Amino acid sequence: MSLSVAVAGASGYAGGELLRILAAHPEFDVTTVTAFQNAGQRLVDVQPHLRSLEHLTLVETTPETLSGHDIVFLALPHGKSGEITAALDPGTLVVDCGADHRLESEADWAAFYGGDYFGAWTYGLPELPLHGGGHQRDRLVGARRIAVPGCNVTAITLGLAPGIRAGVICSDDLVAVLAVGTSGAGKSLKTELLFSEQTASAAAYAVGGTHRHTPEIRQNLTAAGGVGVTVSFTPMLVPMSRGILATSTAKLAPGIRAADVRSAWETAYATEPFVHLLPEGQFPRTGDTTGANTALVGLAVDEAAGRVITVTAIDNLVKGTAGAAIQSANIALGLPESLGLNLNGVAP
Ligand SMILES: NC(=O)C1=CN([C@@H]2O[C@H](COP(=O)(O)OP(=O)(O)OC[C@H]3O[C@@H](n4cnc5c(N)ncnc54)[C@H](OP(=O)(O)O)[C@@H]3O)[C@@H](O)[C@H]2O)C=CC1
Ligand SMILES: CC(=O)N[C@@H](CCC(=O)OP(=O)(O)O)C(=O)O
Repeated sequence: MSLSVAVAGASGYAGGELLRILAAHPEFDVTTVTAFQNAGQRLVDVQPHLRSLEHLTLVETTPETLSGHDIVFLALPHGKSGEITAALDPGTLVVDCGADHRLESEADWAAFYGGDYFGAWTYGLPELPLHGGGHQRDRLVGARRIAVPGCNVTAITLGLAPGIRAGVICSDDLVAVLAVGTSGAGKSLKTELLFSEQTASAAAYAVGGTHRHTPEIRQNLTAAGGVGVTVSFTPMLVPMSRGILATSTAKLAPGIRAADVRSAWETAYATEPFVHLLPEGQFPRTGDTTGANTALVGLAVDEAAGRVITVTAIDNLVKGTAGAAIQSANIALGLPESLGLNLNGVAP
């Protein structure tokens, strides 16, 4: 089987990472790459690390250029995919890395994004443990429209969801602080992203419940069984190009002893190929996930504070975007879930 693939937003960071992984996927053949300002350029002139795709030229992002493929991956700015996908064949597998189809609540969309609301698609976080049993992967089988999670959301959700599903932590007082790399902001010219501004400095942003990922985290943790989910989430830009390190904490549920906590995460992730609970006393480094589709989770109980602490590391461009997109596409198409995806990262 060789399925034809189009990647929209191929000149950006997420599009580039999709292409790096897709180029080595045994069942997928990238035939179309699209861009906006860079349309007309050779792909390899804009993404010089993608030598194996030097035969491709970037074309405009339109329903016409994206039609006629088995699979379309979209890596466009928020608000740009809704209109385009409405025009694509319902039988085509469309995987959107943007936020346009993530939120089930139109009110949340209006409050945190604004503009036209195009409705929620099947959510592309296969390992999300669901209330009542099973994982989100069960819902992805056969899907033809998939919304890939936000990268910060993936890190926080994977850290907290097992404890919420098992009832060992409370869902009403969740706190997460994240160190995030600059590539999460896209390939854009912003003063705070200049090397001289951020290379020896760290700064919080979207402080005070304003980050647009807040309702998406709430949505996931509610699906895991949380009731009255409240999450305070603060991202911090740090001098690294890739990676997210999320420290997410929750109150121990009443009557739960420290010794009862760990088994919730062990059970949820026991057979996962990409999400790993680290041994007691070990905590992840972002560098150990670079280039890999893995999430590494460390867990501790602070008995004095009555809180559970999880530390989750991902590569924002792999498990946080492109890897999750391709993993979800594999599941939707009935292919082996890990096909074409890296378990190993690069080091140092
Ligand atoms: N970076 C990350 O870590 C993550 C990104 N995502 C999501 O992936 C999507 C892409 O992000 P990212 O790659 O970082 O962003 P980039 O800014 O790096 O890339 C944006 C892409 O979209 C194209 N584009 C820009 N403006 C328009 C427009 N008006 N209409 C159509 N295409 C346009 C650009 O083309 P051109 O270069 O030709 O202008 C480019 O190909 C976003 O929705 C983002 O939220 C999701 C999770 C993590
Ligand atoms: C450093 C930085 O700005 N990071 C971005 C990451 C967002 C992301 O990539 O996810 P989306 O797909 O929802 O945009 C942020 O925190 O907003």
